[in-house]
Formats: sequence, C-alpha cells, structure tokens
Amino acid sequence: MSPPAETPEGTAMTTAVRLRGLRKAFRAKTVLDGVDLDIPRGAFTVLLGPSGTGKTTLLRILAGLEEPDAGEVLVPRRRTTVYQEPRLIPARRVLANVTLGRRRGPATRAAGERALDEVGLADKARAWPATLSGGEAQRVALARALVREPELLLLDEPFAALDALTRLRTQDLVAELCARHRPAVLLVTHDVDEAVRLADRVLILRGGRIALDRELAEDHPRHRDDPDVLALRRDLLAELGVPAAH
Ligand SMILES: Nc1ncnc2c1ncn2[C@@H]1O[C@H](COP(=O)(O)OP(=O)(O)OP(=O)(O)O)[C@@H](O)[C@H]1O
Repeated sequence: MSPPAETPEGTAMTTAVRLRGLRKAFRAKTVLDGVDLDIPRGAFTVLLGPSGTGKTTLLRILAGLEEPDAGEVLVPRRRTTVYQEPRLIPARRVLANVTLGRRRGPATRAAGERALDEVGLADKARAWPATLSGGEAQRVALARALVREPELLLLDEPFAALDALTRLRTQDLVAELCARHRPAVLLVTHDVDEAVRLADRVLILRGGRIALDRELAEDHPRHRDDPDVLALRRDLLAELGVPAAH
C-alpha cells in the first residue's frame, strides 16, 4: 500500500489536510464519492454523519491505514490517532506506553513525563494500565498522542466509551490541549452536543460527500443553551434526519 502524500514541513503552508475527489468503494458499495476537503493548520474540525456513511474510512485514509480508489490526499507526516478504546499495552507501565516506539533516553522520558503532566497523570507514570480507570486510560492515550507533537490529530470517537461526567471533563481537557498545541484536529463523533461544544467547524458526511460545512465562533468549549449553539444544534440534527423535538 502506498502512503498518502505529505504536507511539506516548515513551510508557510496553512493547509494541513487537502483532499480532492476522494473515492472509496468496498466491493459494489461506494462509501466515499468525491470528497473535497481542506483542513487548515490548528483548526478543530468535527465530522458527523449517520452510521455507516464512511467517517471511519475517511479517518483511516488520512491515517494511511486505507488506500483510496481515486483522488488526491495530502496530510502532514506527524499525524496520530486516538481511538474509542485507549489501546494501551498491558505489560508496559504508563510512561512506557506514552513513549512507545520513541527512541529511548532522557529526552524521550522527559517528554513523556511532560505529556503525562499535561493530562493530569504525572503521578501515574509507573502505574500499570490495568490499575487505571477508563477515563485515566484514555488520558494516557492522549498523552501518547501529544508526545508525538502531531500536526494532525485524528480522534475516532475518543469520548464514546466514557461515562457522562468523565466525557465532559475529557472533552474540556482535549479542547485545552488542542488550544495549546494547535494541531489540526479531525474528530469523528455521533454526538451533536460534543460537536457544537468543541468544533471550530462542523462537517456532515452523507451520501459519500461533505453535505454540510459550518464554521463556528472562536470560543469553546461552549454553553449548550447559547442561542447560536441551539440554532446550530437544530440545523445539525435536521441534516442528520432527527426530528426537531430532540
Ligand atoms: N474493510 C471493509 N470491508 C468491507 N466493507 C467495509 C470495510 N470497511 C468499511 N466498510 C463498509 O463501509 C461503510 C462505511 O463504514 P465506516 O466504518 O467508514 O462508517 P462510519 O460512518 O464510520 O460508521 P459508524 O458511524 O457506524 O462507525 C460501511 O457500510 C461498512 O460496512
């Protein structure tokens, strides 16, 4: 499988991701049918869409795990994914999980400790994954992503398995970390409230294409009872085919 083309580093280029005419079919089923998309550096973009519309397929193409049938894909070299499940290695301590695959040494160790500190888990460096709560394990997965200093952070429903309170706290943490580190973010979710809370921009994927593309005001996380947020929420639910009463 050939990897996607990479955005040149250290240039003034403001685009992190560029997709043109992206197509992907599985046997007779066309999933992506000519997706065009630019994601600027530092933008927090949320991708919504009904189940089975190809959101994960799009993310996997950006990660380089799936090859498109046609189209142009340009992504930064430093990109990493956080999934719904933390995917930690049980036989490695927390710090070793964070620095997994990095060259060993004091600089890597310090970077790992810094990342753990940023997610509020400095005291868990020597803990085993099995001793962590679900929310803590997901914060370790975030630290592992951060330590790679990604220019593109791909988030595949990273809050979906968390309880309601932990989900809100982890969303706030991700918003704060992304505001500080400024990667381009593509977050895939089913949750409209999560989208309006976190996004600079919301996309809906439907019928193999970007069916809706809306930019939001700068300030986030946002309050769900703000009139602009309520209006956007209504529009998104309507576009997703959910009746107005929800
Ligand atoms: N490797 C594969 N082989 C065959 N079909 C696949 C493969 N990967 C995905 N598909 C199909 O492509 C379609 C899109 O799948 P994808 O997982 O990208 O959707 P999604 O929007 O992320 O769905 P969900 O919201 O339910 O996670 C589905 O019909 C799925 O069954």
